[in-house]
Amino acid sequence: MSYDYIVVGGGSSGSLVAGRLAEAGARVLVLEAGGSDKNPLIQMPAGFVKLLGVEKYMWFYKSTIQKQLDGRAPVIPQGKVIGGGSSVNAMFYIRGQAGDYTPWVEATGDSGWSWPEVLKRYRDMEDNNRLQNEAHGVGGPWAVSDPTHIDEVSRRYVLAAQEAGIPFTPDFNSGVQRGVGFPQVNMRNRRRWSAADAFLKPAMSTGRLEVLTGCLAHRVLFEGDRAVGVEYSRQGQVQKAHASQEIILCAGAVATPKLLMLSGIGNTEDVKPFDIACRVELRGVGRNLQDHTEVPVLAFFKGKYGYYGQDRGWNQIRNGLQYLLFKSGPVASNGIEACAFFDPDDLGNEAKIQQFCIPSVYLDPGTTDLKPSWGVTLNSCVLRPGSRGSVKLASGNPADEPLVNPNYFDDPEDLRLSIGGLRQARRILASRPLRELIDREIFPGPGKDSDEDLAEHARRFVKTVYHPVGTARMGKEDDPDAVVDPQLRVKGVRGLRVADASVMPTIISGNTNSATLVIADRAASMILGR
Ligand SMILES: Cc1cc2nc3c(=O)[nH]c(=O)nc-3n(C[C@H](O)[C@H](O)[C@H](O)COP(=O)(O)OP(=O)(O)OC[C@H]3O[C@@H](n4cnc5c(N)ncnc54)[C@H](O)[C@@H]3O)c2cc1C
Repeated sequence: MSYDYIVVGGGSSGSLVAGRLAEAGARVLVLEAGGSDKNPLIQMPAGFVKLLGVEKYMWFYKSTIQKQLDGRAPVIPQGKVIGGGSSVNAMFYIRGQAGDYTPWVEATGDSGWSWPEVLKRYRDMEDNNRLQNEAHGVGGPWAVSDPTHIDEVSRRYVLAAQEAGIPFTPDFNSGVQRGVGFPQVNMRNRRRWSAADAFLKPAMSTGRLEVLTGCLAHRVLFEGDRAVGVEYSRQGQVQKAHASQEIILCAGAVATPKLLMLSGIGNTEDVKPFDIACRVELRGVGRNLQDHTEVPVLAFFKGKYGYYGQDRGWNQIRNGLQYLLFKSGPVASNGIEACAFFDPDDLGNEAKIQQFCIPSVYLDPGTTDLKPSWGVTLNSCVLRPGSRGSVKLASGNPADEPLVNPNYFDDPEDLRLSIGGLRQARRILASRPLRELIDREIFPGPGKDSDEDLAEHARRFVKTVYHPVGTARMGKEDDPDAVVDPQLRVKGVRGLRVADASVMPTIISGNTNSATLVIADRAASMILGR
């Protein structure tokens, strides 16, 4: 088949762009490095937790040594499968705050990124199972539902947070986030609803969409200044595919800048050491990396509350059967059913922290030798981090991972806010509904109360919330740091666009999947001239 468009990356954004273009009559090739999403653990809401350590489904981008973290080098896992992040994520449906989109308008001069405009897209895209009003819609492809199983610990967290001064909210997505509650999730009929389910699979019936898995894109091919194809490898063979209209990069905020640099688009000084001729000097490529970080407070329970041990032995059999027969029970949960948005300096303000309540003791593998038991983890995530990092090439070999430097806590305000989040987490744990269950705090630990103690704890445990963005950011034509123009076209060449999380000038306040889909949706409209 000959193609009008090649979409590189069949993840969240790639699924949407490819699906919409094919539905509109174009012939589209998707090149995805990962494999199929047929594993039942992807469909079952709780299943993704088991996949987070599995190389077949995840990229494990190791960061460079982080000087602010006393030399730690945390890993930033990302999805490597059809559906990308949306096939392995926690399914939180969050849009951010209305004000998050103002810097996007300022960066591009395009009012299409203003809150009222993106709100229309969110609403049109949505199929909400509870809300239908000026902010929410029904009948769209993107399924949104209330959590289908709520654990006793999550319920108590929501009560405890209210006792600690955070009001209940039934909806985090109206543009105002402040509050505690049970966020909606991307599920339909009590199973994951990924971007592939919503946008890619329905378009397969057009016969105009070809999805090739196991294809690692190496670089974009050019004729003169026009992008005409993609070189990729599949089963050890290097191959080429061509498209008559455009190449659209949707490989995510780590791989997209890598592909641009391997294609000779970026800083001369970044590509020259690897014998890559710089075709277009664009100093913003790989810069402006932003990621959400979280810092935990962990406590053990007196009794058997939460999810510890629910995935083993007899519990596993019972929970699995309950899900298979009735689509209920712990397997119907994404494992994080409650969260709070607040400003630790003033609970009356709009949020600067998103706090996740995990009804178990959860730390990245290898962080401690703590013996797991029944307990709770409250993770505080800084919503608008000031730290900026980078993605650079490690070599000219497309199979090598790039050097990812998220620069966590480079901005001291990120550390200060994290400490504020820790203190609020402790207030919530000390409120009656949770206090009744708690045996003892494990980390930061009793007596660790000073700012310096908490800073040390934060540097030791801070981890990614899996939300890298910003490494090929959009901006005005004359902005020397912008990689793509307001139409998301890569500057200095023709026929090449970026339509994934890389183009965000600034990260939104909360989980990034749905904002990425809004970007992809606008990109598809731009490509189709609508
Ligand atoms: C574990 C986890 C939990 C998360 N939880 C949430 C959540 O609860 N809610 C939320 O809103 N967001 C969440 N996110 C973030 C969200 O999923 C991402 O923001 C979103 O998926 C980004 O979309 P994208 O299209 O930019 O990239 P991706 O969805 O990552 O897609 C990129 C695709 O490109 C492929 N690719 C990469 N390199 C190449 C190459 N060279 N050749 C071919 N293909 C390539 C990848 O395999 C991948 O499939 C989470 C992410 C992770 C990883």
